[in-house]
Amino acid sequence: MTFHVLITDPLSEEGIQPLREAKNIHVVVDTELTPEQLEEKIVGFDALLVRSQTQVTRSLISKAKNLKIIGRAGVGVDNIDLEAATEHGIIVVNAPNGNTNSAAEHTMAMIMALSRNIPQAYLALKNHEWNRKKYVGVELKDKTLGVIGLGRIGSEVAYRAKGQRMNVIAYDPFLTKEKAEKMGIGCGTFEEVIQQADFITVHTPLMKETRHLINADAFAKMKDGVYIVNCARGGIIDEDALYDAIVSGKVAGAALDVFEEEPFHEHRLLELPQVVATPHLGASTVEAQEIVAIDVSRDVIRYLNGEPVKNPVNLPSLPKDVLATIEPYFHLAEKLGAFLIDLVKEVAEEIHIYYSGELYDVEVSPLTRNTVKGILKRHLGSHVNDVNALYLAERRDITVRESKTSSNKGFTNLITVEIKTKSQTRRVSGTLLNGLGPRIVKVDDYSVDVTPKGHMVFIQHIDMPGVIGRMGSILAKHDINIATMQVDRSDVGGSAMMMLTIDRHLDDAALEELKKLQEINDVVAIDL
Ligand SMILES: NC(=O)c1ccc[n+]([C@@H]2O[C@H](COP(=O)([O-])OP(=O)(O)OC[C@H]3O[C@@H](n4cnc5c(N)ncnc54)[C@H](O)[C@@H]3O)[C@@H](O)[C@H]2O)c1
Ligand SMILES: O=C(O)CC[C@@H](O)C(=O)O
Repeated sequence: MTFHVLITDPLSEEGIQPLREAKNIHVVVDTELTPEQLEEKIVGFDALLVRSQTQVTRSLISKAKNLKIIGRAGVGVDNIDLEAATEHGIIVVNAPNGNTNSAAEHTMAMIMALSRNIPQAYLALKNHEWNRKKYVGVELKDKTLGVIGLGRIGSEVAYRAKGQRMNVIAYDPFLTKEKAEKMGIGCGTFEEVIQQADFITVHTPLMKETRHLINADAFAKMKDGVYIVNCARGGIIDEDALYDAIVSGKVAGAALDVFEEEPFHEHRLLELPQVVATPHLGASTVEAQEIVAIDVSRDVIRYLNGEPVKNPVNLPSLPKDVLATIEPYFHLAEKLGAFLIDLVKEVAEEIHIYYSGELYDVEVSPLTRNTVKGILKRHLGSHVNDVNALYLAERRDITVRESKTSSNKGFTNLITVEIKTKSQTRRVSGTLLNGLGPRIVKVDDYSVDVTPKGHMVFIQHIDMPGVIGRMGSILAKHDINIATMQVDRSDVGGSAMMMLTIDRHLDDAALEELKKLQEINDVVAIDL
């Protein structure tokens, strides 16, 4: 099968080599599409790769019938409608580490350009104006830099600013005193940081909570003559409020790499001589562009080939060692879900998954998603995947619970899935046998040992002589060959079960005939 990948923003040619070299991937690069043209074109593609320019809207996603993955060559995913992607079962991956250095270096370059009026003085010189008096700057040494958002880039900026002998103080909801001390910087509340800083640089994502974080109120609390830097996202700073604060003299200058609307040809902030600006160049280095394109290309290849990705945005990412522990259980988890929903033959109202043994101590949410996927696929079809399984369950008011239990019933690992429907509660347990693969080991209270694969029949009957023979004759009459068979019972003459694996699907005629046997209480055909 060949997967089709569309690239709509300029990506490093070296960076997309892994995609070009992949045998089952066909790459199309088209960076000139209008939104309307993209909505038409997207239908035939399995993957879409973008930087920050392409707007991946809900409308585009709804047209992307074959789309499985959106790759963002960079950090910010504010140009992608994540909610719509998740609802449609499309995974979004980004490249969070590749451009950290470049963005931090660009921020420092902007701070220095701002403090020494370099762009303005250069422009004057180009216009034959030699004016030393007009472009007197300020030193950075001993000034206080306020960093709002001390993540990857904010931290790198803080370290570099210390190299300029600045005092650094930061605000980040996750910043502890201990971490700040370790980094040799101060920390404070948002208000404390903006009140004390001579330069303020923002490095948060753009989200509901950070939109216009730096607004008229915030400017009012700042020192007179403060300098403002934004190399994160337009919209974190309220541009109208910034304009007013510069005109009033409250703000001495601003360095901006990002804007509320991009791209643009004219901007009133750029008419102010105190503003220096670049057109979203923070990540635009040869090195960063190559790394982010490689990272995202590799994740696209992994995903299209059914392997776990490294940098999912709408799924939690897991450390390598955890992934290595749980990956072998993905298949078992999905099959247990599928087996059990076939068994209950009703819509699930509650799903409870118990993990024990070696799964007791690890993050198991991907297994939970796989189990729920196995269950929901039976009712909702193949568009259910690990990205949207939990979302779809929630939308249908299906409660999904996950428990760790130390009772492993003698197995080195055990997953038990329990489903409650309107009329019943049923359970199935499975394990991964060293070297032998997945096994179902318990159905309700009965012990079994069966590979969760192919066609099966689960029969509940009364324990009495002759049932097995009569059942066998009916299957033989319908030309259905039994591959394996197991029986278990609660007590002699009590309730019992048979678990068969057969060579083809148990058709309705055979099923109905089996049900007519007096000793048989229930027959279920299961196809995994
Ligand atoms: N200009 C560019 O070309 C360019 C390049 C790369 C990244 N970026 C942007 O830079 C920003 C930072 O990227 P990163 O890789 O450092 O991200 P990150 O996720 O590592 O760091 C973001 C930090 O912001 C903090 N934060 C969230 N809400 C906050 C709030 N209300 N107040 C204070 N802190 C808050 C988070 O706790 C986190 O530590 C993003 O907006 C990203 O899109 C821009
Ligand atoms: O694509 C770009 O160059 C911008 C990248 C940057 O804004 C990011 O968030 O990673």
